Amino acid sequence: MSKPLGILGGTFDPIHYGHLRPAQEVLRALDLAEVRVVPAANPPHRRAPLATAVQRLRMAELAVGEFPGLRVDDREIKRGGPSYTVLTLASLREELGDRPLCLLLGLDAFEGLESWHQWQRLPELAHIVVMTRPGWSLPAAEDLPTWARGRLAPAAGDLALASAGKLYFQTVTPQDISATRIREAIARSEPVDGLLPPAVLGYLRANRIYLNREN
Ligand SMILES: Nc1ncnc2c1ncn2[C@@H]1O[C@H](COP(=O)(O)OP(=O)(O)OP(=O)(O)O)[C@@H](O)[C@H]1O
Ligand SMILES: O=C(O)c1ccc[n+]([C@@H]2O[C@H](COP(=O)([O-])O)[C@@H](O)[C@H]2O)c1
Repeated sequence: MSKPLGILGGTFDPIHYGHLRPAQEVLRALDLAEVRVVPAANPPHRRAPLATAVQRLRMAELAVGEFPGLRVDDREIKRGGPSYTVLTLASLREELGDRPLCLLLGLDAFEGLESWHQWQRLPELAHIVVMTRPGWSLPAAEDLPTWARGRLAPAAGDLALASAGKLYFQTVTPQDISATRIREAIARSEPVDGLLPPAVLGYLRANRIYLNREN
């Protein structure tokens, strides 16, 4: 079987090192072929982003320049409509055949997974790889819902052996960064250096994004 493909979806309003560094660590730890960074057109379950889809896509493209192995995939923006992950995984699955596919999520996103559109189909289409995030604790196996406990993979190598269906928790170097914090800091003219790639920061400044806005 070929190496698994990773996918990291997000609003990316804006993309930051809390997305990029954990994704790169997972890429290496799980020996993925690459990680597709997929900006959402219209993210479900939250209010509309402040930056436009085109701006968030451009920022993602600028950001991955610093991260070999990460590549931007614009399928959700091209598709339009609500960016349901199940649709994105189904379209990737159609392209990939039985190649392993890993959906990367932070612990916060994993906690809300059972509210996602057709969430039961997600583990049928991909493995689910949960990345640690400061502020959220790793659940003990006995605290996981039954569907999740039954899918737990004890080792990263297990993910390369099947196309989908496993759940894996990957500890990553903590990045205490959120897009909310960046938007708020920019609106208050506070520094955000070191939280996101300089090319993204340059784009935000050039286009005056998040200035004097309700975050
Ligand atoms: N610092 C982080 N560490 C680990 N995972 C993260 C981190 N920030 C975001 N993620 C994960 O990246 C994905 C996309 O996140 P998102 O674009 O919503 O960023 P965010 O910083 O959480 O944004 P916001 O503050 O606007 O809610 C989600 O799966 C989320 O859990
Ligand atoms: O499919 C869904 O119903 C669904 C519900 C909530 C979030 N998601 C996806 O999860 C990813 C992270 O979401 P967010 O809101 O944390 O940026 C992003 O790709 C969203 O499209 C998907």
